[in-house]
Amino acid sequence: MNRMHKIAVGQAGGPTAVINASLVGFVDGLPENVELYGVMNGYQGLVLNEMERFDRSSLEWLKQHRGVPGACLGSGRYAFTSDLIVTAVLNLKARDIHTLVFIGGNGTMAALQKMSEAAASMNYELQTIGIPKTVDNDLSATDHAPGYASAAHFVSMSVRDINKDLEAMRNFEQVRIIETMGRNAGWLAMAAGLHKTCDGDGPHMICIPELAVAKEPFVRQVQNIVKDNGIATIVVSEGVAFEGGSQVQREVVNGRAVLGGISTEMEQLLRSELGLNVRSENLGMNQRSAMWAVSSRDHQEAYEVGKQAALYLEKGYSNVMISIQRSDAIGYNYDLKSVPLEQVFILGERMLPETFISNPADFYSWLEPLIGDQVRRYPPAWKRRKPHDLKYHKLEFGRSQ
Ligand SMILES: Nc1ncnc2c1ncn2[C@@H]1O[C@H](COP(=O)(O)OP(=O)(O)OP(=O)(O)O)[C@@H](O)[C@H]1O
Ligand SMILES: O=P(O)(O)OC[C@H]1O[C@](O)(CO)[C@@H](O)[C@@H]1O
Repeated sequence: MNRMHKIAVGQAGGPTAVINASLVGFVDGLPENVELYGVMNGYQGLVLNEMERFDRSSLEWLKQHRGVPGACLGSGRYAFTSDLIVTAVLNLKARDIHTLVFIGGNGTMAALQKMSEAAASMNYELQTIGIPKTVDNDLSATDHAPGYASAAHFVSMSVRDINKDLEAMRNFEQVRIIETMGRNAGWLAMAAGLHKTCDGDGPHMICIPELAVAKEPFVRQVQNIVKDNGIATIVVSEGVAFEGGSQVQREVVNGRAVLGGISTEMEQLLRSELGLNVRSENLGMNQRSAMWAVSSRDHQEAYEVGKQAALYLEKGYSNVMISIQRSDAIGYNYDLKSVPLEQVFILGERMLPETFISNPADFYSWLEPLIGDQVRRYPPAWKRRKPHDLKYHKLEFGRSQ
């Protein structure tokens, strides 16, 4: 059997602005003699047998999406149960497709691993390869996931500008709370501090899911920040919970919590405790779709990661995910390697490491090269203080600077 012959490729989970670049990289990396099928709407397409064979003109169409956000094959969230996984394997078998490639995050990789196990137990030979993507950057076994840097760029630029707006409105409004995506990990929220020029500059506080927020000290901290600076720009990840409480959920869909609303709870708390004019807002879906905020490096890496998947596929690798491994060499360098899907699954969600939480400057040094040199610097805020000494939320409430 020629395993290269028929290949199915799909995209799953939340889209990113560069997930299509990975798809195009993958397609560009394939040899001529393959039959490529696009799986529609994530794993749902495998179950409902919605797979489209690409011909010359639809491949042309696909390649036009290299710089387009969203997921051109369709993505989405789909309850992919054990029974449906068996159906999916049978549908691949009926088409004699022996290679399955999915672009996605943790959930996508877990599903791919399950597909692989189900196929093995059904004696069906199935080669599986995962291509990483997630704006949350909570995927393990890779330095970062394509999609994150662009979203981080969007968050950092947006927060910088919202803070400028608040500086202008200080005689009217004192506190803004900006909610970011990220699920249970603080990678995106922390990115908000990337362009902070000095301590007086915003964001003045960043709350991440890795550290629960104690209400009383939080209120006092905000009060102190407003006393020092006249305003407080606070960034909160959607996954943050108050101490003793739980994460705020908008709804639960197919057993999966859709987070959101902590910024509104914080707004209500600060309004009632401090009587300040407080506004909360959610950065929303632009975080994962704003093409104008795409990091050119992220875009390029996403493409290369896709291409590498095609290379590994040809070499016969299976049950692996492509991993970006940063090298220690001076400057920004990385290698693209393969890691077992099982390892990705065992390591689980990747939280912000303690070293980055306690040394934000190290985190920003790690992040900066991923964004690239495309940021127009603003002059420092009116109070000149130590650069990058973020007064972010780390249970050090009441510390005044
Ligand atoms: N444990 C699981 N078992 C089987 N299928 C799963 C599992 N987790 C996720 N999936 C499937 O993979 C899809 C993508 O997963 P999920 O929605 O968690 O997004 P993701 O890949 O983690 O990406 P992101 O978090 O960036 O949105 C799901 O819609 C579902 O079809
Ligand atoms: O509401 P949806 O579309 O499921 O997506 C929201 C979730 O997806 C993510 O953006 C990841 O793609 C999370 O940060 C967020 O919780």
